[in-house]
Amino acid sequence: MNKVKVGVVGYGTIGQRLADGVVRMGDMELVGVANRTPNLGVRALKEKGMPYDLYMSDPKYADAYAEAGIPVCGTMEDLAEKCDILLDATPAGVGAENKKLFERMGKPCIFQGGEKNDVADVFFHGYANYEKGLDKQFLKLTSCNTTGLIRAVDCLDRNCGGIERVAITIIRRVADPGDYHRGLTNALKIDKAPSHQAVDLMTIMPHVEATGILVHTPVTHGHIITITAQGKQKITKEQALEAFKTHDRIRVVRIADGFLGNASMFKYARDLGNPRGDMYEIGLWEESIVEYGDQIMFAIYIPQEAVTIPETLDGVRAALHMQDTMEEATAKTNEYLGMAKWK
Ligand SMILES: NC(=O)C1=CN([C@@H]2O[C@H](COP(=O)(O)OP(=O)(O)OC[C@H]3O[C@@H](n4cnc5c(N)ncnc54)[C@H](OP(=O)(O)O)[C@@H]3O)[C@@H](O)[C@H]2O)C=CC1
Ligand SMILES: O=C(OP(=O)(O)O)[C@H](O)COP(=O)(O)O
Repeated sequence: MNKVKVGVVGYGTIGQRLADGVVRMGDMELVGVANRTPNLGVRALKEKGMPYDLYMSDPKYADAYAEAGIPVCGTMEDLAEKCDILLDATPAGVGAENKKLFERMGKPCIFQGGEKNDVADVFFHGYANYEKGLDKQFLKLTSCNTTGLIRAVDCLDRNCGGIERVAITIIRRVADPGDYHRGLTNALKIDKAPSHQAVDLMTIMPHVEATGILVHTPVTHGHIITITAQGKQKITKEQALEAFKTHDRIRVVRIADGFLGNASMFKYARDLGNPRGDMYEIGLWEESIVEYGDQIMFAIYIPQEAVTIPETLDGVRAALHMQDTMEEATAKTNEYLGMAKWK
């Protein structure tokens, strides 16, 4: 079997995890990663013995790489030349610049949530609109919160008779571990409604009306979203729980078992021995599911550093038409990432 050749551009929080994810795909090959400067992630890569080939996006830093003794295989263009598809995980706005090169070279690319929607042909989610991504050159993945949010809402939409309306509240981590650029805020900060995640959900699932409020919190390990959903018909707690439990990318946990909040989720992922304490699944608290009149309400945990990796890999499958359907594509990704509950 010819493996799909994948390159990752931007070796930060998301890029490192995308690279690791690609390596786990039996039908993909990681050609290499491109980064701007020899930052700490790149230095760690060197200390790990360069398991991936490294390329630089800006030759201005060639001396800095040489000084740090970090071997570089060429430019970002050299990397793109060798790849069937690129995964751009650069800071917001940089992807739109990189797109010009990929356009010139005729290479497909998947961008992450920080880019504007118009960077791509399709604003993509592996479950909710996989088929729309088929054969498209440029996909943009949903942001971390939106990825997890849509996983849960799509799960109810498909398995519980359809969803008409959702209202969401997001308690959002303010920065990643190791980030300093957002300051150490001992405060909560509220964004104006509706939050972009609710608007994004409506863009990808136009049959669902959504709105929501977002509050920034000074924690680094995960977001929590509460979701109130109105089905076309009443969804019971039992129906919702059954649907969530059978979803490969939703980990249903119980407060009674010790999953008290975001910190328990992070610690559990570390106890599992998951690299970097990552979790690909969203967490969903069983005891948070509650019926409210005709509506159903529940809370999910978004491990922001890893949650978009599976849906991005679905994006590779869609853009290169590796599988015809969402079911086949997500099953492959889940199997390779060890997320398939049927296994
Ligand atoms: N962090 C998160 O939790 C999530 C982030 N996202 C999205 O993913 C994208 C990436 O975010 P994140 O990983 O956090 O960002 P980071 O800042 O952690 O990493 C960005 C990386 O891109 C590199 N870079 C900068 N400019 C270029 C360039 N021109 N060419 C190649 N590499 C470059 C940076 O290197 P250098 O240090 O040398 O500049 C850095 O290694 C954004 O769109 C973000 O919105 C989506 C879901 C979750
Ligand atoms: O996609 C994310 O969040 P979002 O769904 O709140 O936009 C990631 O957590 C990135 O967030 P950041 O822009 O604070 O690094």
